[in-house]
Amino acid sequence: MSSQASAEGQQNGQGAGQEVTGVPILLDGVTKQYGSKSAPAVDHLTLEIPAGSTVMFVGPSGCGKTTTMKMINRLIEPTEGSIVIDGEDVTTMNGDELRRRMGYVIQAGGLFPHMTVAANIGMVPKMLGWDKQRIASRVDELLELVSLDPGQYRDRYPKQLSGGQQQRVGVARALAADPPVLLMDEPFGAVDPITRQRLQEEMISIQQELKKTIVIVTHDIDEAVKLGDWVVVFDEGAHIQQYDSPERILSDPANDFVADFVGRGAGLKTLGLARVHEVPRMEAVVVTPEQTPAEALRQAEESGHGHVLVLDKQQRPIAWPSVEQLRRAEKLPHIHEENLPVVGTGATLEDALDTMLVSRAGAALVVGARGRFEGVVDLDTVMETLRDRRAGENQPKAPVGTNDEDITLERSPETGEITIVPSGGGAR
Ligand SMILES: Nc1ncnc2c1ncn2[C@@H]1O[C@H](COP(=O)(O)OP(=O)(O)OP(=O)(O)O)[C@@H](O)[C@H]1O
Repeated sequence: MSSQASAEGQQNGQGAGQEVTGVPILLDGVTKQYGSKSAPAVDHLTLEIPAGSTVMFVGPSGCGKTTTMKMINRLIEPTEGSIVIDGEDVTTMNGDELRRRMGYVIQAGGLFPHMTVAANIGMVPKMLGWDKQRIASRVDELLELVSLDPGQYRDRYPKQLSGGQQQRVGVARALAADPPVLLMDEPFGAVDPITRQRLQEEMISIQQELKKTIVIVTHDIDEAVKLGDWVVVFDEGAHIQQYDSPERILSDPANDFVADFVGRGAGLKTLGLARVHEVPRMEAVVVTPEQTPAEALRQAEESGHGHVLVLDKQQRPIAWPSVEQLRRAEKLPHIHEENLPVVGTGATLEDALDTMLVSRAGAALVVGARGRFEGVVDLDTVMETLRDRRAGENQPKAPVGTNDEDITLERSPETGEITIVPSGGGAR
């Protein structure tokens, strides 16, 4: 495991260029012992959670994920160690006050059944003494953020909502007072796989906009690598097995425990992390439907291409005939062909590969806004992009994470970077 601190987590391209509204969190040598005889549920954990990043806690049942998370908002009090939020030790601060500064989302939203959606969302702002008008407009703003029509949903009760809608309201409620930190415990655990996927996508786009510091507990490694800037894989006692980027967790597991936890198909999961816009695009031989097949053939031969791309006036692909097809054709197609191997720039490489494998050309046409053609990607360029990502040379260093008792942390006054100093002295 890398032992040095990094700046903000910026994996997954999440929120590049957005202002970070989250704050850094540091668990400094934190232990939780439930009974005097039992082994600690969390054993001397030191963990840096960079501002504005999404950090995923994964690990087997009972390894201490929830205990660790609940110590951050002090729903559970640590037996030892301290919790530092935005440079302030909150270990002895009033717990209720602390929790008002943090959003907290649990499975199925954890909504109060006897309160309307608006009352649920407005609860913390009301406690903070906001006036009615301000609360009402905040409720509507948040319902829109989580894709629920305020007019339709604000006066409903939780039982009048689907599981996914309840979950959305839970997220809206957690964000109500605009806290810099959001803690989520298995937030998408109680919904069907399709709703789960939709909520995950929504969470990614909300985070792109807000750049909070988010900690999510999950059982699901796929969810962890999809949503996380950083992933902590815990074993019993909240012992960190690896704290790293999703790419490195998948492509370079620190040990057999992590490799087993990631399971088979790690390479395929990496495909789901990268997006088509990251892959360099190649040009195509472009023709219009008004040209003759002979002209198109000549253009293809001159540039040594095996296919030509017929585009309409809006630059949208109509057809992608091969040279052999052109030789037999009497004229070029005017009607948009169905089943063209087209992918959007935001599609994952998994989708792109899927498209390419069924395409006659062994490549895919990339389209941007309004279906405009932007270039061609093929297997070689996709593989190259994957190799670059796996090499990970341009990726930031992982944040600090250790269960080693014999360390102290030093924060650089200039950069805020945290460095581990072993008891022997000297940064490592
Ligand atoms: N209130 C409690 N009293 C005693 N032991 C507890 C308590 N809460 C949790 N534990 C124990 O602490 C350990 C860690 O539990 P925790 O709930 O943090 O794990 P987890 O990783 O979140 O598990 P899961 O994925 O099953 O929710 C477990 O062995 C659990 O039995």
